Amino acid sequence: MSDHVHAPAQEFEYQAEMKQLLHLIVHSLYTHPEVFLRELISNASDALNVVRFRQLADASIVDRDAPLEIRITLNKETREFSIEDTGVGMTKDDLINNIGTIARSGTLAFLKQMKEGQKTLDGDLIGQFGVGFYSTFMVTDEVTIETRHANQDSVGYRWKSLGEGKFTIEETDRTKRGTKISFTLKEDHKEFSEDWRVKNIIKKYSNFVDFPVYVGEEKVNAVSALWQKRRDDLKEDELNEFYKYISNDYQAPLGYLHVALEGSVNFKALLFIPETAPFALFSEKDYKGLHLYANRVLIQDDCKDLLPEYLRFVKGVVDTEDLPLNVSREVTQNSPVMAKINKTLVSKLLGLLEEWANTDSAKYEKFYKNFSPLLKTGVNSDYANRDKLINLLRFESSTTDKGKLTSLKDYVARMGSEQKEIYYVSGDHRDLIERNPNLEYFKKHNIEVLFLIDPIDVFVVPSITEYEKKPLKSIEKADIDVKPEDAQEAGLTESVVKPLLTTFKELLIDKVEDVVASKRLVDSAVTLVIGKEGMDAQTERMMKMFNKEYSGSKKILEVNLSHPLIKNLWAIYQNDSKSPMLKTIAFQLYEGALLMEGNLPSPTEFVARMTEIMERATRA
Ligand SMILES: Nc1ncnc2c1ncn2[C@@H]1O[C@H](COP(=O)(O)OP(=O)(O)OP(=O)(O)O)[C@@H](O)[C@H]1O
Repeated sequence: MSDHVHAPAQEFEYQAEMKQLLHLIVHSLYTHPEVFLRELISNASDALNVVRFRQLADASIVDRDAPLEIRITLNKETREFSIEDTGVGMTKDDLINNIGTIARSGTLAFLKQMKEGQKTLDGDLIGQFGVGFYSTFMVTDEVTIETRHANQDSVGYRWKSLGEGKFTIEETDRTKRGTKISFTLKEDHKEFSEDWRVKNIIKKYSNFVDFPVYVGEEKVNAVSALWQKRRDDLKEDELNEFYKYISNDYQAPLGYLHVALEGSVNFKALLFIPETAPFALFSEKDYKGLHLYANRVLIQDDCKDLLPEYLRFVKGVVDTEDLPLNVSREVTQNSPVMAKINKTLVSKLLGLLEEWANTDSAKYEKFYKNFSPLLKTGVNSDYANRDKLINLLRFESSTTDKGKLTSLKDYVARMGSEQKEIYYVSGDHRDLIERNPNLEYFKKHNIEVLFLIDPIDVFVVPSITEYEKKPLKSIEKADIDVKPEDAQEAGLTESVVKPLLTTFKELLIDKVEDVVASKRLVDSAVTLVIGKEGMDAQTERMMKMFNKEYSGSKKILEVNLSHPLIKNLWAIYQNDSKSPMLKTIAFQLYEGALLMEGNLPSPTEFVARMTEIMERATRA
């Protein structure tokens, strides 16, 4: 082969986006250049995993018996650095398509934003944004990749790039399977040609790579399947480092769970709950599933069938003896083994959260703040665990301090003997809820009301019809169980003022379903409540967000008959039942109530009417 004459190197150009990305990486953003090493080792390890998997079924791959390993060679004098793996290698198409394009959409936009905000991007974030290989250009001006793919009919290639917009590819005589990446370090990064420095970085970032990593002749990493250890033998340091390795997180996890099950299904799992939510917690396509091993061989590095979506923030590995190694994704999806593992993991994870909630509320609140929006979606999707999930819910309430949370269980324990229902009210934030007139009665009578502040709450809580046999009710509904307000005694009675209420109803006929005397108001003159079938104010607002045409359902206007303003209006009515003032005030009260709940579409008429009323009031 060596006398084979190769065609001259072909030149290619990076995509426009890629050029900008490279520029950002090299010139501005990263503060920890050492992560390039982690990225290269991680790519080598991915390539080795692919080979290990293929070896099982395919006897014809190149160098079938070559040891699966990563070798790093350094030269302090010449500042040369190389890393070689016996992984799957790359074809010409791989070189063009995988190196030279941005893996994840949104990466460039994100990095630009960081730059505009004059922020430096901690190197630790690189993994999350998939610019892995290119981090090499932080420490060198020119990179060479020599590679040969594992397919028997493959040929060797050399890829070279100065990282400025172009790369070249040419055929080579390489016969070995795998990939070698080499470059000369820039003068100010020559530290990465020092043995001790490189070894330290590997121990820090890549200790858990599944294949031996050699620097010179010395194997540097631990290569242990941590999840196979007994729980008592697991050390915190190891667990933290392992978590960082599999998750690309830079912080230690908030907690972990080790599961070893023997019986009808055998598996071991090591799962972690992160300390903080990732950048893309809610964007469905970006999340990574668990790593699935069959008998210690990684068969999927992104297995989404092991946990339900509402637990997708959990990171970790599952290793089972009960799946065949050559299992396809379709088979895993429908396998009873997977279903059993899934069920066990969910139950253990919810158990762990329950334990935190009961014994370490600070930890649980930290978890809850970050991940509860996802967890809550489980209430309506995982019926088997619905009760457990409901017990994990937490809310602020009218009796908690701002920012402090309570469970439904504790709420029920505090309920007075006369109280038959659990009350809640929703709103964008606590201050707005505290001003809701519908709360007045409950405050006066010291009846606790849960505050639904997270936007997702209104999709979850109304679906919980009762808890410990106590119905859950929105205080904005017309049919709640309130006693007539004591203060009402001193006011007018409904039968007497009926004609005034009827007049209001006729005036507001297009806007409200009914006008009735209120049993719940203390200080405010009016409030809007929802009929039995209606949605509460927060849900309506969400509906409007999703559907611009949606105009909302009509509400019931409740009037406080002991309020001085209503008494004055009754006097005006008795004097002149056609007084134009009645109409002005009826509209003003109605729109004022809309304003209070954050649902007044336009303030123009409201303000015009207010000016008119003030003008009359100030007339000499
Ligand atoms: N040593 C290698 N052996 C085989 N293929 C490789 C190797 N290094 C890189 N590649 C190929 O190049 C691609 C791009 O690598 P890069 O590090 O830029 O991103 P990534 O690994 O896909 O994403 P991330 O860094 O987020 O894990 C890889 O997905 C892989 O297909």
